[in-house]
Amino acid sequence: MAEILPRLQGPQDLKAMDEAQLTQLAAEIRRVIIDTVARQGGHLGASLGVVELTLALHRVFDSPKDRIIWDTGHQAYPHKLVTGRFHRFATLRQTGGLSGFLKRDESPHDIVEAGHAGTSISHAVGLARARDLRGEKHHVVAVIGDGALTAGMAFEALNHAGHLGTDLLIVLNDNSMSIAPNVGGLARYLTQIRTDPAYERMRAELERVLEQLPRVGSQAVRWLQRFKDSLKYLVVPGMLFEALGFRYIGPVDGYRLRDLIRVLESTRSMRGPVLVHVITQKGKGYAPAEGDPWTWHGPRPFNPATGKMEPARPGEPPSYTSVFARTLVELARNEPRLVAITAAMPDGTGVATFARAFPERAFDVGIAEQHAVTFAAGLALGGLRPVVAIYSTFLQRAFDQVVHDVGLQRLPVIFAIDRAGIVGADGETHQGLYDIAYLRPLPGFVLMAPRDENELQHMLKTAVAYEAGPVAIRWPRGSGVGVPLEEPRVLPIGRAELLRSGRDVALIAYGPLAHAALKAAGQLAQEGIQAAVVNARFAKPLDEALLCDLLATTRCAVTIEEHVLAGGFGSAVLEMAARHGLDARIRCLGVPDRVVEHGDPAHFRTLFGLTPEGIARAARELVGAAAPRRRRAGG
Ligand SMILES: Cc1ncc(C[n+]2csc(CCOP(=O)(O)OP(=O)(O)O)c2C)c(N)n1
Ligand SMILES: CC(=O)[C@@H](O)[C@H](O)COP(=O)(O)O
Ligand SMILES: [Mg+2]
Repeated sequence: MAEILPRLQGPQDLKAMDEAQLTQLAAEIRRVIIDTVARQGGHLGASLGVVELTLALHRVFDSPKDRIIWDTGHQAYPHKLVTGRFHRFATLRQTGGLSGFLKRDESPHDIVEAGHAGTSISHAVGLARARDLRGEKHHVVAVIGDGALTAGMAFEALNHAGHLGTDLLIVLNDNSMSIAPNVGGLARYLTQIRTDPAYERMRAELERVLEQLPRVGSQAVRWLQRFKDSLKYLVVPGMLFEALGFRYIGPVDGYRLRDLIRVLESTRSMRGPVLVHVITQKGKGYAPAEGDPWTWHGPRPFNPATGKMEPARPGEPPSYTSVFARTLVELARNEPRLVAITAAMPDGTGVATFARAFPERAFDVGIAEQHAVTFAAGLALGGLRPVVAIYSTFLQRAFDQVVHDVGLQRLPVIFAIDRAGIVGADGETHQGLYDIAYLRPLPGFVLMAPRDENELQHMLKTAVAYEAGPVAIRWPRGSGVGVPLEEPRVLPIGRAELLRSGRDVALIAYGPLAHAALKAAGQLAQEGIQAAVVNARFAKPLDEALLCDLLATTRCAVTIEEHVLAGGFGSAVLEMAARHGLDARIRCLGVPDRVVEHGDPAHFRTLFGLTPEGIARAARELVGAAAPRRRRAGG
């Protein structure tokens, strides 16, 4: 039964606690996190790994006066619990409840908002420099994971911090994991530091010697301390962080609270950029998560006693991701040029499935979306057919690479854009709501969205067959519609599909909302309104012939998309109608100009009218408004 946590007023209470109390509090925090995520899902492993680190940071520093920044923020459940949100924690990631990431309007202790990895050091350098220029005196601390450190911008920030020399503490939370095991030379390097026996033996020996020496800051002690610090040059030459201008301290055991507190205390008086390398374990304190940190990064609800996750609902259609992965494997059997790239999301994108079939043709580049896209450009220039499998939201990180390295070179790169649309519990930083708007302006791009998992197969085959330039296909998070899967076939580029005829109004859908449009048409038919339903298939190029003909007949249309209205599919139809001088009333349904926070996607689809009822309502209003004009025109 939690005894300390419910009474914790805030992080200041930690300063009066002794080690036994902190240890008990750590146990209470783990229990609450495990029980909450077991009930409603969430990010388990990362948060369990940093319980002690969180307590030590909030014990040593004075948040929010001292700025503690959490990279990505998926590991901040302990931070939320010790900063006054215990009593709201059961609402985590629920509609209207606590966010699963940091939110400045949730707490003054949430200094920076994130959700995308790799931004913490840049924020910290900015906060530190602002402090300096404003003559303020407080600490700035960024906690970044070993996975997030593979994000290019993290190195841009390290480089700049070393240049500025500003007082700054970076805590490297090294658990050897990204979502999957961390990749690359950096991961190997960190492993070397962590496990090098010679370095470890010498360091431990010197620690013992230093412990024996008198506490006075004699010259000998200072010399020995310097010698200990310089050891790493001998054993791990060219300590990367030291070379970048950081004072490197570590590796430190992330679960020996006393050491953690002592080391962090020692950094308070240090000048310039300091990096403390803390060794943690993803899933610490919960055996199933310790044993399989990959799976337990973001588990479905589970039974905490047995560690059994809830099975997928019986009869649930296959996910779009699984259909994408299976189709890609099948296409690759006959197309040896096909290769797949992921930026640290092998399972989320399905590239892990492809990698099991073609290990040599699958690439996990780490959290490095910019490199992923230009790496794909290089693969294409080298004669291969790269497929960049990436979440819509994470592709935003590589916008210039898409424009500059793929688009302008008209390279046949396929962007397999998953999590396009409203994603749900991850909220505003993860919504896939902007990809049509940021890709549609690019010359030479083909943009597609399947109405269901069966058409996704056809679109993937179409993309592989198309070599005249880049192609992007977008599909939503989660299960398909539940339609039979046919043999994949090539679709004619730029051709839409008329699903239902009707002369009163056109319902023009882009993506799986075509099925909601069909249901709306059924509702309207019962009121005597004949609605045509179009599965647009392409946002670029539009099927202008079909759409112009239809609009000339119905003279009113509703466009439907799970994307922001600004610059989305509806905008494309409006631009087309204006360009052709069509006399048609067009109502666009989509996401309005607002942030879409975390919560049940169905709640937001209802809010935005992206349901059969919402579509029918919009059509009814249009037809009603058009009726007098029709009568006047004798239509
Ligand atoms: C730009 C970006 N790409 C991908 C992701 C997906 N993602 C979320 S957490 C994570 C792993 C982060 O690893 P690390 O920083 O080591 O944190 P850990 O989970 O190990 O605590 C990834 C790839 C993301 N949030 N942001
Ligand atoms: C924290 C993070 O960015 C990832 O863990 C993300 O939450 C995964 O999203 P999915 O659950 O949609 O794969
Ligand atoms: Mg990690």
